[in-house]
Amino acid sequence: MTTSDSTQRTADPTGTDSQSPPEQARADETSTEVSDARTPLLTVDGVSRSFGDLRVLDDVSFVVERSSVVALAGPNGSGKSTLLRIVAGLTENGGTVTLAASGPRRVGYLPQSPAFRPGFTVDETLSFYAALLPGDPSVEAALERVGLSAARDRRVEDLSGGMRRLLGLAQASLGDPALLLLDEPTSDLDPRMTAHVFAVVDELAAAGASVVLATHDPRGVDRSDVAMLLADGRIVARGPPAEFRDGDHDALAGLFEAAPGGAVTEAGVAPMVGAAARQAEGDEVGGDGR
Ligand SMILES: Nc1ncnc2c1ncn2[C@@H]1O[C@H](COP(=O)(O)OP(=O)(O)OP(=O)(O)O)[C@@H](O)[C@H]1O
Repeated sequence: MTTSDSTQRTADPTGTDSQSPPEQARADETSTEVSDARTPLLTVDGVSRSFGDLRVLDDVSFVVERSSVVALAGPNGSGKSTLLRIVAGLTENGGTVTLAASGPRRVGYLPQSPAFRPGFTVDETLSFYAALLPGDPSVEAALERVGLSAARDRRVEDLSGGMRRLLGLAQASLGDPALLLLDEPTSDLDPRMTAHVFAVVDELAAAGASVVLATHDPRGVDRSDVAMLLADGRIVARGPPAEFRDGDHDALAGLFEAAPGGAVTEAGVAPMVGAAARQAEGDEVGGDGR
């Protein structure tokens, strides 16, 4: 039977990017359980978000098909992280986000700067989180998947930046979620590890997951099924990467070129002073922010 429902996202009381188990657990909880192989896995409809007088997302709509990899590119400050946090249910928006997924875990989220509880080892971190998830997901498999098995007894505060990112990826993929939201998963990683992470992304998609990948890495865009460019608060270009390769342009450069004139040469910043700054602060603790 086809069912459909929409989840209006609620305010993020923390305003942080930490990947504490409760925050990640909230990402799991926010999805609406709908399952039909013919419907897109994810439908984002009319999503808007402002911080004070800065309109970061303006009526953004797109779908993500099942078992597909979507690369989300865009200039610094264009709102990629904000959009992923909205889809994960971690911050409010003025539209609807519908996830047509069933199964024990529906959303896994890797923040741009994953943070973990100090004092825990890698193994303890994942085991603690696995215990919160249904279905007893394998910590061993998650460690092996990202290549962190040898570091399992190291404390999280002793990990390198790249290793922390891999641990975040292991945590996000624990329990094989239907949708993975990965915010720049390869920044801080050496070329070999970058290739490994993209191979993990391919593996997850081949196993049936969909992955939305915010990235500045041309290789991430190249291997996606669909590339999207976010600029000026909107999706300004979208299509298979091959559509954007042209002459010397790789798909990422071509995607930026495809944006309407001048839209992508500025970082997404706007002066926020006085009342606007205070309003932005208020948004994070419960203002409507739409
Ligand atoms: N909590 C907040 N309060 C005020 N402004 C914010 C907040 N979070 C994000 N912004 C602003 O929203 C805009 C979009 O930020 P976001 O982090 O989503 O961009 P991004 O595309 O992920 O950038 P980058 O590629 O540099 O990581 C930026 O101008 C940023 O300063």
